[in-house]
Amino acid sequence: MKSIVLIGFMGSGKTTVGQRLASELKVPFIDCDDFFVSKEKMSIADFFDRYGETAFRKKESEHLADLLHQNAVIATGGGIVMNEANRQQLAAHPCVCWLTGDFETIYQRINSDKANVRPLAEEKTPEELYQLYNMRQKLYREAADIIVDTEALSMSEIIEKIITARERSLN
Ligand SMILES: Nc1ncnc2c1ncn2[C@@H]1O[C@H](COP(=O)(O)OP(=O)(O)OP(=O)(O)O)[C@@H](O)[C@H]1O
Ligand SMILES: O=C(O)C1=C[C@@H](O)[C@@H](O)[C@H](O)C1
Ligand SMILES: [Mg+2]
Repeated sequence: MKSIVLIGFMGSGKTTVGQRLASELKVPFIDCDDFFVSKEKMSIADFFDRYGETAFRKKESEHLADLLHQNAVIATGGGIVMNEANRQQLAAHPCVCWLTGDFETIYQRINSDKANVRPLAEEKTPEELYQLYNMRQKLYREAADIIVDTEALSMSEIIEKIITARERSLN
């Protein structure tokens, strides 16, 4: 399994970092959220509205099983660690990288990134979102082979850190 799997809270930079990393490594970039939309022919917000979060997690898990075997950089959805089957898939994968940062930074990014609708963020107060962030920290940490705190790093430094940590883990 050669893929690099990025995990982390909404707005932690999985899509942005993933695109740069894939282009640096000259491998395809796959965003699980985009894959979901193209496969289910529906936006994530509409899917949540129509079928709910549990149904979303089930589909997300099926997609993950298909995608993990690709030689690619894979950006997962922010809630991938919420499902036990997903956690098992990630535990069996050798290169799971958690992108993390302070809640304040992440919250600001989510708020200013109007291009992406994040249904779970939309429906929550800042306090509720902070609770979700806190609750998930442990799950991301447990799933991660590599942890990158992006808080004080430039995009190039983030990419370099991931590549170095991956090379170290492969040797
Ligand atoms: N390291 C960074 N420094 C500055 N801005 C960043 C950084 N990482 C991401 N951003 C910005 O934050 C916003 C959210 O990033 P991105 O969409 O990559 O997050 P994500 O982890 O993929 O979120 P989601 O789980 O909701 O898909 C974007 O506008 C992006 O440009
Ligand atoms: O944090 C979450 O639970 C989510 C994050 C997004 O990437 C999407 O996968 C979806 O909006 C759910
Ligand atoms: Mg994303």
